[in-house]
This record gives sequence, structure tokens and C-alpha cells, in this order.
Amino acid sequence: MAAQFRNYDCIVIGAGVHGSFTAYNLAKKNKKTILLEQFVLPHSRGSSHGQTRVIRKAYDRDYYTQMMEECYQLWSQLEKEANVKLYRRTGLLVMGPERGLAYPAIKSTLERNKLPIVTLQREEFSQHIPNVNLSQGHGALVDMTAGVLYADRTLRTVQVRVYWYSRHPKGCHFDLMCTRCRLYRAKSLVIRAGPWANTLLSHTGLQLPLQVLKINVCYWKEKVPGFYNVQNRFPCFIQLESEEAKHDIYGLPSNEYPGLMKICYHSGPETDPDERDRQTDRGDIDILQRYITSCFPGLVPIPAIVESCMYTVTPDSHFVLDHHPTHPNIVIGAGFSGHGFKFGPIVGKLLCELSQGEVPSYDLSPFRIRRFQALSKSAL
Ligand SMILES: Cc1cc2nc3c(=O)[nH]c(=O)nc-3n(C[C@H](O)[C@H](O)[C@H](O)COP(=O)(O)OP(=O)(O)OC[C@H]3O[C@@H](n4cnc5c(N)ncnc54)[C@H](O)[C@@H]3O)c2cc1C
Ligand SMILES: O=C(O)[C@@H]1CCCC=N1
Repeated sequence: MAAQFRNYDCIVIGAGVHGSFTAYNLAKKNKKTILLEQFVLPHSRGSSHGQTRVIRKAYDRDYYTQMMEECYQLWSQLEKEANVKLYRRTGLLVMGPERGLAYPAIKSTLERNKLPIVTLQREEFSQHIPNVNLSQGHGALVDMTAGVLYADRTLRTVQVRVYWYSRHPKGCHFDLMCTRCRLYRAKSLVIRAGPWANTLLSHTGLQLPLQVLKINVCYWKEKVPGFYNVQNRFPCFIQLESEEAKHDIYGLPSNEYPGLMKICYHSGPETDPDERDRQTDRGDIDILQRYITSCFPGLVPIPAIVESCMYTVTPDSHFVLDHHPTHPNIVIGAGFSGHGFKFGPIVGKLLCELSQGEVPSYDLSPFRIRRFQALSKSAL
């Protein structure tokens, strides 16, 4: 008997933040879309779960900062459309060596793009940011429009909006499937599989230089409740190039778990996404403990809660947004390298444009696969 295919304009694989926003953009364009997910939703096995993420324009590259301009508008549009709060402005404290590489680069990107920042002099630092020790030789600035995104709520909202568009009389046809046993056919395919990107791409003869890292998401108890609370206007922070760590350290004010502040290391041990919980290396937690002891004296330097998440990182930490080199109707979004959540609305828009053969709204050359030519295992 001939196989029974269900036909779509576009198949999107992976219902994390990026697959969901891609399906949302396709649905808005009346495209018959199916979003395939391997797990029953919501789940906590990928990269998009958890309560919160940082949103910021503070980057060392103009292209990220400039994409975030539109992205903030898209976040706000979604909030209005769905009548839900997804963003809370807190500001982002950026600390790093004044004579280092990262801090001056971020500061000059923000200044060049004329964004609202406040530079804190050492003498006034503790008056504005109490209970934090600024390391010797480090500068501090605040990216004023940065804040917290509510991550789980975002996923729920975007997925519900996709259903809403599919029920609209003029709307598209949309399915969200958690299945392994049906056959689907479409003009284009968007692969948004997060840590499983290379597993899926192996069926297409392509392997990208991606590394999957387990991230220990640590929450630290305030010695005095409220010291670092969102309601007391404590900001998010990024510590660049600290003495304690090779990679950045970042945190969000206490909010989701009362009295606990989330502080994480921007790296972690390599893992197989299907074996994440077998990875028990805690070297990153040791680094965080040393940093917290020296810079956050108001926190107990032993994590009160440790949750798990995964990064999928590229060698240069920049995303992959491109067509498959040998199958142009396959579009790939991958390697979000631990900083992709905030870009969800714009990545969704760009992957939708690529899948429909449209000219993308931004120059995607920093995100092309061919930059890895020397590193990729397949002939690109
Ligand atoms: C601890 C942590 C903190 C972070 N903090 C920030 C932050 O502050 N700000 C920020 O902007 N970003 C942050 N990020 C990064 C951001 O969360 C990720 O870049 C983003 O969530 C990646 O989403 P995704 O859709 O690419 O991947 P995922 O969320 O992993 O989604 C991929 C989906 O594909 C599904 N899938 C895989 N294979 C298949 C298959 N064969 N069939 C069907 N489904 C499949 C998976 O089950 C999964 O649901 C953080 C990440 C972590 C882990
Ligand atoms: O992307 C973000 O803003 C966060 C904080 C810095 C490191 C990674 N994620």
C-alpha cells in the first residue's frame, strides 16, 4: 500500500523557543504548518525551559544590538496581542576589566548605537549597587532597557497564538505533533532541534561544529531576604573576564524562587543531550562559589537549588541561520550558544523568511554555515 502523506507548506522540527516562533510567523502568513516535537509539551529536556532569561542590547557586535532594536518591538507586540506580560525591565549591570577586551567593546557598541546607559564610577558604585564588590580595575555600566523575559510563559504564549491563528477563519492550518509514526510532506523544512541539531542533520549528510554543554542553573540564598530582589530594583548582571573564571558569569535578581538569586556560569561540561543527567561535573559550581564569596557577600555561597539546561555552542558563539548547503529547501537554525532566547521573535521571522524563499530582513553573513568550512565534517 502506498504511504499516506499529510501535506504542508512547511514542517518545523523542534518546539523550543525558536521552532515555536518560526511556526508563529508561518501561521501569521497563512502557511499550512506543522510543528513537530519529540517530547510531550511542556518539557524541561532542551534549552528553552525555566522561568527566566536575560534580554539586553549590551553586545560587543553592532549586528546583535541592532537586531535587538526590532526584537524589543516584537516582544512588546506579542505582549499586546496575547495580553500577557513577558518582559520586566530591570536594567543589566555589566562589569569587566576596563583594559580588557569585552567590557570596552560592549561599552563602545552601546555608545555608538546611542543607547541609554549609565556608567558607574567606582566611588558611587556601592551607593547604586549595594552588596556587590566591584573587582579592582573593573568598570561598571548599566544597560537601562535590559531586563528579564518570562521563558516558560513565552513558550506557552507563542504556542497558543499559533493555535489561535490556525482557528481564525482566514487563518492557516496548523498542527502541533508529538509523534514518531506519521508521514509528513512539505515544500520546506525548518530544523530547530536545539541540542539534537546534529542528530537530525546526520540524516542529511551534514554535521556542524556544535558542542552541547550541560549548564547547572544555580540559585543562591540571600543572607537577608530582599538584598538582591527584583522588587528592590536589583538588576540582572554580567561579569566579564573575572579573575575566578575563563567564561562570563551572569545573574538575575531574586524573583521566581523567593529569597533566591539565579547566578550561572556561561559554560559547562560537554554532554550527550540524551544523557544529560549522567553528566555530574560540578567544576562550574566551584567557580561560582569562589566568585560569589568575593563579589556577592550577601549570598550564601552554596547553591540552594541546582536545575539543568543545555547550551548548543558554535566555535565563535554566533548563531547558525542558513539554508542547508545541498538541500536549499531545508532551513537550519542552530548553535544559539547560550544567548539565543531574547532573539526568539526575530529568529522566528528570519527562519520563516528563509523557508519561504524571501530576502531576509537582516544581513545573515555572520550566521552562514560556510564560515565553518575548514571545521565541518561534511563537504559543504
Ligand atoms: C541555563 C540557560 C540560561 C540561558 N540564559 C539565556 C539568557 O539569559 N538570555 C538569552 O537570550 N538566552 C539564554 N539562554 C539560551 C536560550 O535559552 C537558548 O538559546 C534557546 O532556548 C534555544 O532554543 P532552541 O529552540 O534552539 O532549542 P530547544 O529549546 O532545545 O528546542 C529544541 C527542541 O527540538 C526538539 N527536538 C529535537 N530533536 C527533535 C526531533 N528529531 N523531532 C522532534 N523534536 C525534536 C527538542 O525536544 C526541543 O524541544 C540560556 C540557556 C540556558 C540553558
Ligand atoms: O544572553 C544573555 O543575556 C545571558 C547572559 C549572558 C550570558 C548568556 N546568557
